[in-house]
Amino acid sequence: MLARLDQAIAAIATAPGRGAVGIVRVSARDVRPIIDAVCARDLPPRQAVYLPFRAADGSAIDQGLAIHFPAPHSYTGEDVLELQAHGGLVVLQLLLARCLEAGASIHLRVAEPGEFTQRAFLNGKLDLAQAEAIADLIDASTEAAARSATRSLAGEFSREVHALRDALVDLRMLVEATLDFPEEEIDFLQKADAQGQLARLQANVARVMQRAHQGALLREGLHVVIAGQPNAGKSSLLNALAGAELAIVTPIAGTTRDVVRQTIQIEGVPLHVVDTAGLREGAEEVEQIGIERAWGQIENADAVIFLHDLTRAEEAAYQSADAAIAAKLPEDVPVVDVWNKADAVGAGVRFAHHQPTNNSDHPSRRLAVSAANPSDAPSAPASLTLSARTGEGLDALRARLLEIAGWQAAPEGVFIARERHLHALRRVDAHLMEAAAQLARQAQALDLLAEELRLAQNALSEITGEFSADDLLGVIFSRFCIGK
Ligand SMILES: Nc1nc2c(c(=O)[nH]1)N(C=O)[C@@H](CNc1ccc(C(=O)N[C@@H](CCC(=O)O)C(=O)O)cc1)CN2
Ligand SMILES: Nc1nc2c(ncn2[C@@H]2O[C@H](COP(=O)(O)OP(=O)(O)OP(=O)(O)O)[C@@H](O)[C@H]2O)c(=O)[nH]1
Ligand SMILES: [K+]
Repeated sequence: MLARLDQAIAAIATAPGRGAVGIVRVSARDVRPIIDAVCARDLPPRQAVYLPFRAADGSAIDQGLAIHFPAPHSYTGEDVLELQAHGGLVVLQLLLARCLEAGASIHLRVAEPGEFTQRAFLNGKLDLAQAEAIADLIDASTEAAARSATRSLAGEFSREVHALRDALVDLRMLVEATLDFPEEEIDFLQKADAQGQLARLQANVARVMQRAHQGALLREGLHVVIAGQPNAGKSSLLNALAGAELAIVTPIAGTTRDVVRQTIQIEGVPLHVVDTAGLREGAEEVEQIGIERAWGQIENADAVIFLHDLTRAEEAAYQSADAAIAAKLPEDVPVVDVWNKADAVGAGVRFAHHQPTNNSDHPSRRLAVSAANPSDAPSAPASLTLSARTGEGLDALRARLLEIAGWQAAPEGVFIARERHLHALRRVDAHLMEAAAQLARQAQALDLLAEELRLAQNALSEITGEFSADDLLGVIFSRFCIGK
């Protein structure tokens, strides 16, 4: 990958299709051959110049703005030429083809997805967490996610990681120095309060992990499945949460057969809500396929809303069917028991109902509350009562879902993060725990302590990419959109 850094690349940087303006971007060690051929004049550095873009025969492909960003002061850190044309697939493809032709002498080729940003990373314009934040900014599905991606892009997350690294380096220096004077070791470390330093570092890792967990939540969202017997009002609930008529609602049990999905947001947290076929025994063939799909969704959910019909709560057959479903719900997915159709019953009934399924306290699998805050596990209320028809009680359900997700808007503002970052932070945490255990022992094995600190630092550096495998970089950048 590093070897290809000297190749010249070009791409359409704007989204494919009709647009007011479209951009073709070239990054190379030297873009002069393309400026000469396409712009046919000199360009002042970093200034937009309005001119005709020339075809090989000298005719104008379009009139637009050309900007030359001389290396290293560009997005990629290389020599960059931007041609800002009228948006339109044909115009931009002609312009790109013209650049490739004019750049033949410098072996100009079409860029791979993420290749411009990859160069920015390799040239030190961005670290890996910032590069990822660019992709997350482009893909953000809510305003909160976009804002937090901007924070990471501006380096807020990276600065936190660097502060942790600096503290870790200080501690390592202390331990390494002590290794050289074995007879004084206990004294030396005690005087420097190595234990205190390590404890503060662990607390800071926990704090960063908590913030990163919030950021990962904004990026990934929560996968919520609405499940329950036919006619409980699952489609009605999806529609009520989404504020739109997405799923078909009828009084006929077994209406929904296929899975209906919708992404909604609660306080900026994306919730991918899935309405499923009603779960029952003895369904006909098509409905049965829907039911199997519903179970597939349930297995992979971050949370399940187990919906019950309050108007039927007293029926023995209804209760036993619910109990049969409850028995089949996976152990490791949190379940919220929700009684629907509150509007259709008297106030007396509303508060006199039923046992929740017994596994509402399981921590979410995919977005498990980080080790930072084990005590933050949701304190599950027994069950919720609402009306999908009137909207009453929906806010409590929203709040409960955020609680399951482990969402607490951080006071300092959330920065976007990925599961990859959380994974690295968990490893840092684990190595620091080992280090603390070593330090607390009477007969300290200082070399083991030093090794744990070194491993913790490596894990930390993976976040910002100072210590990352090439194939990891390849995977990260290949997921960018073309032209980025
Ligand atoms: N037209 C256009 N708009 C765009 C981009 C672009 O490439 N072209 N970007 C692309 O994604 C983003 C902006 N990113 C950029 C990042 C750095 C530099 C740049 O010239 N950096 C120089 C100078 C910095 C300075 O003057 O402070 C440098 O880093 O040395 C340009 C764009 C969003 N908008
Ligand atoms: N009174 C009242 N009726 C509701 C409420 N929610 C849903 N219903 C009615 O219950 C019936 C079934 O609603 P759906 O939303 O289609 O139920 P479902 O669980 O998706 O049904 P299936 O597709 O069979 O699994 C419809 O007649 C709805 O109008 C509610 O909050 N109050
Ligand atoms: K339905």
